[in-house]
Amino acid sequence: MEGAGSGDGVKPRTATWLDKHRPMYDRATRHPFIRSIRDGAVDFASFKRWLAQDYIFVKEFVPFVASVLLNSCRQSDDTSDMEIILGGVASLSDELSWFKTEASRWDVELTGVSPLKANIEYCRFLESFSSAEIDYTVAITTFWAIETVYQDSFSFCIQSGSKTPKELLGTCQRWGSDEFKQYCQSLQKIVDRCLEKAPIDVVEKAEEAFVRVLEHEFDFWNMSSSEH
Ligand SMILES: Cc1ncc(CN)c(N)n1
Repeated sequence: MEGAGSGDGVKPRTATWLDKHRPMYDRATRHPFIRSIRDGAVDFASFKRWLAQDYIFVKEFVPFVASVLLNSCRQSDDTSDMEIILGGVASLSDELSWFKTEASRWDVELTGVSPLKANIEYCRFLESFSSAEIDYTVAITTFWAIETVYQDSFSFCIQSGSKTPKELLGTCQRWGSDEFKQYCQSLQKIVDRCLEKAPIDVVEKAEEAFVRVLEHEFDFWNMSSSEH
């Protein structure tokens, strides 16, 4: 059986999941660490821990996104997905440079830092996508979810009423910008299109991956705000 379509007045699958898993989604995107940035009370030691740990994560994220790109190239002759994902790969080069610049600004050492438990577990989850057996729909769903949690979290820190410290505005802009939002929306459209055509077992696996991302993101914020 195939999934419900978006062109027939039926809610797109991702919107259904965002409703169904709203408490978990809010836990991931409105975490106390994010709220503390928004209300200006952030502990800078936590921010620095996040910075060093996220650099490690992004280095692992590169092969993950590359595997999604490869998967999309094998998928079809239509190059539109590939072009969007390729844009994501390209922006990771900028992102890694940004981490290095930001780390030196904050006097944060990036080399020789050990990943903390939640980071190790999240990176292990990413690694599990390197297998050629992974369904494109599940991989692209995971990619969309990872990017969207950051987009939603950091845009919350620059929305009206926020008291984000000026030193952190650049960080929040990086993922909270309209440009990044549009990119996430392009990924979401790909995901919904794939889910419409996917058999039910693939839809279930993709939903499971979506929930796993929310859990990992929540744990990642926890790890950043306290040393565990
Ligand atoms: C943990 C985490 N999640 C998402 C992103 C956004 N690429 C990130 N840099 N780090």
